Amino acid sequence: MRSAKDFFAPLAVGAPQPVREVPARPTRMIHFFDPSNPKMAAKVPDMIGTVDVLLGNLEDAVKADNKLAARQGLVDIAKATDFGPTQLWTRINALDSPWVLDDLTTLVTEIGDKLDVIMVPKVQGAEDIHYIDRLLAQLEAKAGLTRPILVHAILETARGMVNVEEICGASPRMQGISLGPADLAADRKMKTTRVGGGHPGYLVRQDPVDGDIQGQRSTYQQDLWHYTVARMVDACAMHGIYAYYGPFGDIKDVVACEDQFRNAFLLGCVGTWTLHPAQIAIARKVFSPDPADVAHAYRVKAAMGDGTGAVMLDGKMEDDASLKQCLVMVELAQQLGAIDPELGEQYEAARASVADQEA
Ligand SMILES: CC(=O)SCCNC(=O)CCNC(=O)[C@H](O)C(C)(C)COP(=O)(O)OP(=O)(O)OC[C@H]1O[C@@H](n2cnc3c(N)ncnc32)[C@H](O)[C@@H]1OP(=O)(O)O
Ligand SMILES: O=CC(=O)O
Ligand SMILES: [Mg+2]
Repeated sequence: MRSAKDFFAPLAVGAPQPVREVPARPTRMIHFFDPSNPKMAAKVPDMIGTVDVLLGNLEDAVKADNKLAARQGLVDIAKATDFGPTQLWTRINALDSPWVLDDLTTLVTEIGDKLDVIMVPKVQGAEDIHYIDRLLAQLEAKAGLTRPILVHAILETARGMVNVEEICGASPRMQGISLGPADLAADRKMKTTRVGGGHPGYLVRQDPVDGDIQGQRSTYQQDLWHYTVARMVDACAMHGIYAYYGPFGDIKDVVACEDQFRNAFLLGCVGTWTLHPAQIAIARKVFSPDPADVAHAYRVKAAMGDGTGAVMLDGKMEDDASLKQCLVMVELAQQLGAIDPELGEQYEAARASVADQEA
């Protein structure tokens, strides 16, 4: 572990100054595409402005024979495209794979000025982030970059899970963490074969009525990912970085997808992965606060005056702590309103309606 005074020092001569705070840019949906797939790649220009993040995926889901084509495809797309308000991320191959070194050297030196964040799969501990951190600093210096590339880890091994706090705090480059439920399930030897989402077998059952064990008893399906997401959110919040749900593989089940995304949003995640165009609108809906909730947050803010003490609003107690909850909502609405004109109008209407009532 570096000492506190060295933590923000560049790790290579000529590398850019590390950031002290992760930029608060909306990242509701990290949209995956395979740069070696011509149909998907052709859609990238039209997706700019419709998603917060476009991620050129080089790892799992890209066939081994296409790894080099995917890397080169991403370079070509990045060079030819103005991404405007949309961030460009990539997911590199795993650190023990034969491709990762060339992924990093090629991408940083060729398109490092376009890349906002590098997603690193199967991170096991702080040592993986330290390796990436130093290598990126060397490559940034070589490429003459003036802005550091940030790092995002996927939480998808049991060891990574146990080390999640140290991973989050391993470098000022750490932007956030995503849940990787497929690899994590395999690594933990969980007995689900689904990519994220629930399982009908994971449930609690109502007590027997009149001792009749075989009688009619309601069951309630539980969230397999609750513990993992909650722990990830705490680790991220502790280190001032962002938490994300990952993939939801049942593309056709848009209803359960929305539920899984909302659970993550309510627990503190700021976004999710979208694997298919059908999931983009769901992520936008779920990870943008409801204007009614934003209006309520503005009402509490107005009612709380200087922010201290307790008041009654609609029969409910509000105080310093509930005001802080409301400020989370207001701040998010302001950030999203600034990049999404339609939402901006709805949130402004929410704010104005409260201001009118107060006047
Ligand atoms: C566990 C993990 O690691 S998850 C992360 C890794 N996985 C991924 O990145 C998967 C990304 N997504 C995909 O590969 C694809 O969406 C699949 C394989 C799931 C489904 O693909 P398809 O069978 O082509 O789906 P479908 O026929 O519904 O596609 C409709 C259109 O959307 C396009 N499309 C599908 N996925 C995407 C995408 N992620 N981005 C842009 N366009 C897409 C298709 O090319 C197709 O285009 P067309 O109308 O011009 O023919
Ligand atoms: O990479 C994602 C996962 O779920 O595995
Ligand atoms: Mg994975």
